[in-house]
Amino acid sequence: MPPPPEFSALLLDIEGTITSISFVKDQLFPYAYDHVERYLQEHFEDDGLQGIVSDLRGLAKEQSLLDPDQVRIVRDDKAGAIEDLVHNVRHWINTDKKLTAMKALQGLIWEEAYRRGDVKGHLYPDVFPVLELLCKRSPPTPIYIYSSGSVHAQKLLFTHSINGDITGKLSGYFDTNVGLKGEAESYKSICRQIGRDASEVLFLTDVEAEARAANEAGLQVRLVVRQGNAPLSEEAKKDFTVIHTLDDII
Ligand SMILES: CSCCC(=O)C(=O)COP(=O)(O)O
Ligand SMILES: [Mg+2]
Repeated sequence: MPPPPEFSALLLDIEGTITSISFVKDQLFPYAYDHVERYLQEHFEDDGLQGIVSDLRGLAKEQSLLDPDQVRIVRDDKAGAIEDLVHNVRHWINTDKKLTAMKALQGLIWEEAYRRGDVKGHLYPDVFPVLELLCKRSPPTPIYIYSSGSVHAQKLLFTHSINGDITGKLSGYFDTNVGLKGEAESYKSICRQIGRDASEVLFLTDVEAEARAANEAGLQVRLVVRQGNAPLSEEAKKDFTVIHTLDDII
């Protein structure tokens, strides 16, 4: 195993990296799938939701060009709109689409689940101790999150995690409003916003395309392997250092 990297800031993916894919796929996504219709019926007139509904209408038009058999143009009447939105959102959940507006709606739905105690945010056992250690360094190493899940959903996961509220260990959050995770410019923008040279930032992810985009932007990268993750390609294993625990970065 190569020596631990030297970095002044840590950028973390969530699903497949510090949180199990199973938690997202087997708890969060099914919860959103099961509750999306009720949530829309109960909150349709809420200001916050109306903005997301407007974004989902635009998204449906774009996606219907790519996926005409599945994606519906959202009708104007409330009942018709809800029926079409539910159809689209459930299709996008089933196909694991990382669409910003859909992720925003998921975050609103998951908020109820967390607040009711129906779910607790999963973290692998090696994660919290390493976050604590990095925060105790002098100076502390700031820790940021970059996930396809909305910033709202990220904060919910870390506020209601199995280690309790760990948001005090985190310095900032980014979602796909900064850019898609497969694009190098997204990581350059994050480094600008956190005021760090890319070479000082270590990014951990389970996804090869994200690792390549971050590497292209000049960040240090480790590919994380966790039980249940998709297997890495031979190319990825050749091109990147692979770790199995956050203990390997300290
Ligand atoms: C913030 S918990 C929900 C995560 C989510 O919706 C998702 O798609 C995970 O993507 P990531 O970029 O964290 O692998
Ligand atoms: Mg991931």
